[in-house]
Amino acid sequence: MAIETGRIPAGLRPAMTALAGAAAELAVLIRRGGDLGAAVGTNADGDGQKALDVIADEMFCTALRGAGVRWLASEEQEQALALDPQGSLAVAIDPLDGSSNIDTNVSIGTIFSIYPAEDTAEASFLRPTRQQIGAGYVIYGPRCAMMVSFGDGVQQYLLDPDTGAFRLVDGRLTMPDCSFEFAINASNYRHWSRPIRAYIDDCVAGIEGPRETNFNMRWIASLVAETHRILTRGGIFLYPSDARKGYERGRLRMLYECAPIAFLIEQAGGRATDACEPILDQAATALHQRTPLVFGSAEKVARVAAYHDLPETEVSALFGHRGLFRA
Ligand SMILES: O=P(O)(O)OC[C@H]1O[C@](O)(COP(=O)(O)O)[C@@H](O)[C@@H]1O
Ligand SMILES: [Mg+2]
Ligand SMILES: [Mg+2]
Repeated sequence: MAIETGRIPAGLRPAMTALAGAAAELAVLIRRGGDLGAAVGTNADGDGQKALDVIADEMFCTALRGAGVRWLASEEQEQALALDPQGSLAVAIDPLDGSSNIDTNVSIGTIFSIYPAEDTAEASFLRPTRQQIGAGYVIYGPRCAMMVSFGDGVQQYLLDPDTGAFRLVDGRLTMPDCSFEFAINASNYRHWSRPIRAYIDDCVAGIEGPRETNFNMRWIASLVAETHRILTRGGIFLYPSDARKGYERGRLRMLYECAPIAFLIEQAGGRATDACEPILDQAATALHQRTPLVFGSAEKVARVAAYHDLPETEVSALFGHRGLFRA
């Protein structure tokens, strides 16, 4: 058995065993190395594909056949695949997240989301994301871990290298809410909206700014790795929309990335929004739809939304004069 199944709802065990089995095989492949970061083309949405993106996609797709999955939507496929007409589940997957880190031996991952299957792929996936019945990710890092929720807290599994199976190590993980770390790709500063700039300006201003607190910054460029850090020690992540062409709705995909991460984060006691509204109150209108994403400790995520309600004079003010937000 590729994963300890005692805490997994019975109807999801075949699919979770298939996901865990493919992830364990992928972990071995990643450890072995080779030319996994070679460019091999572009996917349907115009993203560059690396060799490992394609290999991972094939591995999960093969593994999920015969695991009770009726529909499979992958970041790497233009349309959802019909797997098993009798299957009761619909799975959305980012088979390999953080592709830019393959060459550099930095943590990468797999993100997945599970819904009850409906008669069409559209009805199965284009629905309020709060209707997920399972969501999780695998992080291929110094340790290979799976974090998953079935709507009753977050479970953490570790891949045991001796048995090749995921072992439950924490049945109800909660996220610390006192951290002074933020994660954002700061090279896009000039493209951000005023409220996002104002929020980050006030973090960067540290003890001399209106928050009167020093903050630290991290950016790994692997959503799974940022999520894992935030689940482990708190903080906030932002991938906002910005003024670049193609980034009107940020970079990350609602179905394969934002919805499952939002589900996990809420289950761990945090909050996830598109900067203002909860991700889990929204539905994708297309399989590959993107959305801005802000998630982490509840109070920090609420603060980002509050910056969007400030009058223009306040968000434009130099941080020294922005009086509303003391830490
Ligand atoms: O290179 P950028 O713009 O900082 O974007 C980094 C983000 O893009 C991603 O790599 C997108 O995911 P993929 O690698 O699955 O395309 C996220 O993991 C990460 O948070
Ligand atoms: Mg991704
Ligand atoms: Mg990907």
